[in-house]
Amino acid sequence: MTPLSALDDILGLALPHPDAAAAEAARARQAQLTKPPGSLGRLEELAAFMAAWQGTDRPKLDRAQALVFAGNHGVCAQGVNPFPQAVTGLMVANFEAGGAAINQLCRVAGAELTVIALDLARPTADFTHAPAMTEAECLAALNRGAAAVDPSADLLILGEMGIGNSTVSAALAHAICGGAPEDWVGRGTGSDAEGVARKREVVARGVARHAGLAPLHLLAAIGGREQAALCGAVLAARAARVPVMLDGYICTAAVAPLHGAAPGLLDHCLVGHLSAEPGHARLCSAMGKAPILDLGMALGEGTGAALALMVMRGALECHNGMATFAEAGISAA
Ligand SMILES: Cc1cc2ncn([C@H]3O[C@H](COP(=O)(O)O)[C@@H](O)[C@H]3O)c2cc1C
Ligand SMILES: O=C(O)c1cccnc1
Repeated sequence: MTPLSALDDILGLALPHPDAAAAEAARARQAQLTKPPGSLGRLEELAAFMAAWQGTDRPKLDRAQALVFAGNHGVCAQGVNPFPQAVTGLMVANFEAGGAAINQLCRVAGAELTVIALDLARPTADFTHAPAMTEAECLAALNRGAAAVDPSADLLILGEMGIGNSTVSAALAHAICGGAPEDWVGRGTGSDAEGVARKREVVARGVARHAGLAPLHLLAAIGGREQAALCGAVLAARAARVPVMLDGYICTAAVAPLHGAAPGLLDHCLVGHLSAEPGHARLCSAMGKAPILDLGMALGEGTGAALALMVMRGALECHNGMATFAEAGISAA
């Protein structure tokens, strides 16, 4: 994707649409496979989804790319995060050393992991006092996210790391979807009742400060660099017809500004799992997404998306490898 020079240019991007004929051909194949119709449930829909975006009735998953973006947030000054901000950089080192949950899950799921640390020494501004990023800063991170996408990947797995970003996510979700701060604020990495109350107050104050901005400008005013990079990656994947597996609450909230700007921008995105963070269910239903897994996880890093990749592998192995009734000599009559 050519680098963007203004956030509003996102609205004018000429982006590809799903191939309805390929999806229909994939569904027709599903109907002939040696199983009762519909018995593979969601797996059948996942195969048709991949067919639609890859433009073939035989979608493949030879190459899964996983990108984890990391950023630091000025709103941490409000005492909204149980862990210190330095943990963002320490976890990036842990990702690079192979010691985090996402490393194990990418290995077992067969995804190639790249971690991109975005200016960790320079946190965004505290969004309760000022816009978190200027438009130029937001675009720089967005363009970096876009440039990281391999256009030849068969599926893109997305994740994030950024101490304080459960507060950023709640504020983005609240600003874009409405409701009340308590609908969107949860415990994050383990805030107690007092911490959750403080997060609610911070979210209410921050969102009030930036009220009236259009969704893409809320990304700059409230979001951080990893949120902007995630938006860029989603757009670049769309331009290359690469389907996307989002992770949990933080990832879904990061791309909510794209949904707010034009809901169809996320048609090529699946949500890998339902986070235990309570705002995620509400956010997914507001965005018309049905998470694939529900394992009580609330880690981030792309861990739920990497697990959902294994489900997707199962879906495509069945779709491509099963015999049809005719091939197996079984009469459906
Ligand atoms: C050791 C550790 C590893 C993590 N991996 C992901 N997160 C997750 O927790 C953070 C958001 O929660 P909050 O808003 O409460 O800071 C994000 O970095 C997210 O990816 C982690 C958090 C910690 C502490
Ligand atoms: O669902 C998530 O992405 C999440 C929730 C809490 C903390 N970190 C990540």
